[in-house]
Amino acid sequence: MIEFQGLTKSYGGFEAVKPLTMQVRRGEVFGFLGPNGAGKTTTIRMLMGILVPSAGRVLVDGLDCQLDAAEVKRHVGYLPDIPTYYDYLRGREILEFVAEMHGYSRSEARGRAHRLLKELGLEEAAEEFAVNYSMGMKKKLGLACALVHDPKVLVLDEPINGLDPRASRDVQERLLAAAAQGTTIFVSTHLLDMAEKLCDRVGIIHRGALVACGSLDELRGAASSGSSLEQVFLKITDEAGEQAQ
Ligand SMILES: Nc1ncnc2c1ncn2[C@@H]1O[C@H](COP(=O)(O)OP(=O)(O)OP(=O)(O)O)[C@@H](O)[C@H]1O
Repeated sequence: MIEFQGLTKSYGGFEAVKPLTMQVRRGEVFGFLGPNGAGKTTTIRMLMGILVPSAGRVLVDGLDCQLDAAEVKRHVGYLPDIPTYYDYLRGREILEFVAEMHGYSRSEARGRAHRLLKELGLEEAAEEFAVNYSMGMKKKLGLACALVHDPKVLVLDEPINGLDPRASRDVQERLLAAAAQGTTIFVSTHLLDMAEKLCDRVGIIHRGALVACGSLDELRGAASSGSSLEQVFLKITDEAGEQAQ
């Protein structure tokens, strides 16, 4: 379970994330939605122990993401918004390296890397240098790195942004497979059709504040809006914008 407890990030007088309190339940796929600049990446970086909160905290299965950052990383797989690699390593080498860092033997790491490269359609690119990968291939390799230690929790920042339809489908299918095995998934996106396809519940963040949280049906009811998540999203973010002015 992921518990946000008044998690806040300020830059000078600007609150990029206003006190955020919510829970992501074990085994659910939770979509963290919001327009550009809403605070999604800032929240995820605090969750991954990369950014220090200005106030509050976030816990993964009771572990504090700042104080127990190393232990949290044992249980969590993370895909950053812009994956970066040692450019002059091959895709396979990067994945094997990450697996070894998680404590697998060289032969286990090789087996895991091989399986994931195949599952994500990167087999043919396995021996290419990551520097030559397209953005979509870098994202898929990043997802493979996030999955390589069979984490209980996946934290994904815009996993299908910039992917072509086939790559996007491959990634979503892999995420559904992880969800079916009971993995908790916290995924940020502004691609609403993906949220509609994958998520059990969503939270909408706008100008740093959580403005809605619930299942898609609950949000549709609360917004007394039409049937698509897009209509709900536009209505809620419009209303929140008007109230803030
Ligand atoms: N280091 C920083 N200093 C000042 N402001 C920052 C800093 N990092 C982020 N911000 C601001 O915080 C806000 C939230 O940014 P964040 O990257 O979390 O948004 P986001 O929801 O992930 O957006 P996008 O969907 O465009 O990636 C933005 O207004 C951004 O300009």
